[in-house]
Amino acid sequence: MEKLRKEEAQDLIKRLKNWKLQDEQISAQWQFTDFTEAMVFINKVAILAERHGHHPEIFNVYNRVRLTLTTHDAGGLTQKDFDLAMAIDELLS
Ligand SMILES: C[C@H](O)[C@H](O)[C@H]1CNC2=NC(N)=NC(=O)C2=N1
Repeated sequence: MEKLRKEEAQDLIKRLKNWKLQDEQISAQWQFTDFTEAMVFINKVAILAERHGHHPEIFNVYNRVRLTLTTHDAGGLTQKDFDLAMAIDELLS
């Protein structure tokens, strides 16, 4: 999949609730009530990732989860990153 232009990424990030645009990646973080709730969320993300054929980097410390998305194959952000981020936002809405 084709890498997005900077302006395209800047436009798409506005449609996401929790995500911040960095150079070649987007990331978001959440805080849950405890470790179990964080793990439940991570497992839902895992199922979505498999469905999308696209996989976030996952960081967890106790009740906090940070996800980062980029498309390694393209060397930057693609529509796939934004599609998965949107689906992850919907998990929490
Ligand atoms: C062959 C397979 O589709 C690729 O390796 C996929 C799998 N999941 C992926 N996930 C992410 N985040 N970036 C990728 O480039 C990527 N590549």
